[in-house]
Order: sequence, then C-alpha cells, then structure tokens
Amino acid sequence: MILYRDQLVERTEIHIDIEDRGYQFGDGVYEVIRVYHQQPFYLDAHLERLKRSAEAIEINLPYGFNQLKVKLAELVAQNQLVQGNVYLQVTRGVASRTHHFPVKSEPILVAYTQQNDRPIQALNKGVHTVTTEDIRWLRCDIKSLNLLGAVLAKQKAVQQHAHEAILVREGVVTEGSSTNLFIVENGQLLTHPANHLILHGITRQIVISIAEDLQIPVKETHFSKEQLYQADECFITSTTMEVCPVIQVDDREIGRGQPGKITRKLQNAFYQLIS
Ligand SMILES: Cc1ncc(COP(=O)(O)O)c(CN[C@@H]2CONC2=O)c1O
Repeated sequence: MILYRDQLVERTEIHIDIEDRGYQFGDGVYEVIRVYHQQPFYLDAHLERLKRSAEAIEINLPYGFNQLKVKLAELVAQNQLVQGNVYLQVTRGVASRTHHFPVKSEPILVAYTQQNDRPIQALNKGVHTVTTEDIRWLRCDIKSLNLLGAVLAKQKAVQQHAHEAILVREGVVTEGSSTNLFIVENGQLLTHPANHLILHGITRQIVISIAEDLQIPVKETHFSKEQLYQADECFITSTTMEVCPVIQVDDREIGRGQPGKITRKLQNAFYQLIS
C-alpha cells in the first residue's frame, strides 16, 4: 500500500499529474526514515526536519505531525514492514507550469515502504569512495527533491566502482552525495559544520552525541581533501548506511585500508541504539 495524500491506496490507483511541481521543478521536500523491528527510528527528528525543509521553501505540510505519525504507523503495519525504509515526500502540488509559486495549489504527500536489510558487508568491511566537486546549490540544509547534483556525484562514484562520492567545495570537504562524513585525526572526530552547505544529518547528530558519551572529542570544522587522504580513519553516516567505514578515497587507502578502532566503537554504540 502507498500513503497518497491522506489515504492508504494501491500503487496502481495513484496517478501523478504531469504538472505536479515536484515532477516538473523538484519543488518539494523528502525524508527517508529507517524502520527497525517495525518501529520508525528517530521519527520525530525526521518529521521536524521535514517541517523545517518545507517551511524553508514555503510549503505547508498537508496535515500535522500527530496525524502523519498515525498514517505512517498504519503504512508500516499494513505493509508488514519489519526492517527497511519509509520514503516520504511532499510537493507543492499541481498547477499550470510557472516558475513562481502558483496562487493556489494543494501540497501532495506520498509515502511508501521498502523492505531491506542493514548494509552488513559495507559496515563490516568498509567502502571505497571517490572525491568530486560539490556543484550543488547553497541551501543543502534543505532536504529538497532537487537532487541532480547528488545524482551526478553518485553516478560518478558508481561508474568508478565506488560506493559514495565525497564532495569538495573550494578545497573543503563537505559531505557525501547522500551521507555526512567524519574523519578521525589524532583521536578527534572532525566533520563539516552544520550550516547551509550540508544536510544536517540525523545520524550525524546521533554520532556526535555518542562520541560525547564516549568522551571522544568532536570538532565541527572545515578540513581539506589532503586531511581526508591523511586521516587515521574516515566514515560516512546516514539513515540507510548507519556508521559506515570508508577504507579508500580515490586511489588512497585510509588508515591501513581497514575500519578504524574509533569507527568500530561508534558503530557498536550505534548498534545498541537500534537493537
Ligand atoms: C546529502 C545528504 N547528506 C547527509 C545525509 C544523511 O542524513 P541522515 O543521517 O539524516 O540520513 C543524507 C541522507 N540521505 C538520505 C538517506 O538515505 N537516502 C537518502 O536520500 C543526504 O542526502
């Protein structure tokens, strides 16, 4: 079943209008929410970010958090989702094609579930990555449907048999195409500040909290591609990748090409949260 507007319907019953602004302009916002043991993980944080993103582009969510939580719970239950993702998006709705906001349009919400396992092999062995220029716009803190910059970066990674593209803007490492990124330098975590140039990842924030509990120093600061190459450890974080070690960046091994000790500590602590 699919949550379409405010009803659970079969996918075949849904017809997206050719002038839905999400379809024509990417004029909408989205969230990917992880489900473990039939329970959405950090649902409130995801919905709060959805609201922030919608407000940033002046879309009014079609209904409130409590109703949305009830609907998402029904969606997860109806689809018997034990472990996987809920994809949720809200577009500005349907209107004759004009760049400026239509005088009147009704936001359209769609949510659906995907059954999938945790990325165990990537978590255990680590992943290869490539670097590429961050060509995205300057409001990456808005989780918008405008994902072409991320799509092109991810495609470059896949073409080079890598898992993720690490984005570099004017010499500064920002984040992955669909992940946040941390390095470990002399026992300290470094990650890009949560400003308009990165998505304020929920997993990123969880890792920062875990690090504080484990008394691992964290510095939200700029760092260069050279620092990335020389890092003792590196990992990426996201709802779908959890805390995933990076063992290679371009042609450079990170650490000794193995997941690092601090990364493993953070992984183990994160695993306790989802068990
Ligand atoms: C550009 C970007 N940065 C960071 C993150 C990590 O944020 P969370 O920790 O809140 O997930 C994402 C998540 N991207 C989602 C996660 O999976 N697929 C996506 O599109 C992202 O798209």
